[in-house]
Amino acid sequence: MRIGVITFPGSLDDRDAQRAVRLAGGEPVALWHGSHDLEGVDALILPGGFSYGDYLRAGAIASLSPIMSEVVDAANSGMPVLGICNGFQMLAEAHLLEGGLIRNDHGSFICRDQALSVENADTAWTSDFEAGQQITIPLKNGEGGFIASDDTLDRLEGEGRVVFRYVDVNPNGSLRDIAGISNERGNVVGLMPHPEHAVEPGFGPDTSLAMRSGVDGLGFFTSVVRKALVEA
Ligand SMILES: NC(=O)CC[C@H](N)C(=O)O
Repeated sequence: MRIGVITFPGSLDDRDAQRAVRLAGGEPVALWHGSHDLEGVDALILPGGFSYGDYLRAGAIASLSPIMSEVVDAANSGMPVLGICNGFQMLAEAHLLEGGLIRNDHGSFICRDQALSVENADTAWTSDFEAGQQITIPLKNGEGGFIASDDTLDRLEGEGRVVFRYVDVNPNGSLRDIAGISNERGNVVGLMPHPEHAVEPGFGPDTSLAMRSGVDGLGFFTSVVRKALVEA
């Protein structure tokens, strides 16, 4: 399976996302934000970082990049798309996901190993997890507070589209402890924490905290690769 990882000016975690794809058995394809060509990939990752220096709002300028018109078409046709942190912010700014991300309620950048519960294991990016499973992966952001209207929050919860919730600590004031959501079809998923930084033993979160030796993030990438194999 070929998974495109889009690099924007200011992306930081594109190489880590490519590495995670490779470790999961996929073939990473480096894509550039200024292109209109998705190069025939089967899935897309919008990585973390500080695109355009977080000017205006994090993800706002990147969401207007040339390649985003192809990303929107691909997402709407059912291609799996994962937005990680800055990528989640871009997907929200592009209206592929509902709600928005605002400055952390405490006003500071935060970096920590974060426990999450996987609330929905039926999405393209979570099918290798069990519903209710707890995982620990790194979190690092300044604008991670998830907001939406009460009606939208009720609908997201009612439709099972809250995919991840923060456990123990709500690190940024996200409403209803929401760490990640999906679109209606479940092919587009965005979350603030970083699965691509927890895919190799010894490099992920403290193993005394993580349930599976610091590799709790690998399941995101194996989920989408395995689904493609099953459907082939
Ligand atoms: N790690 C990231 O992708 C950070 C996203 C964004 N720059 C923020 O600080 O909120």
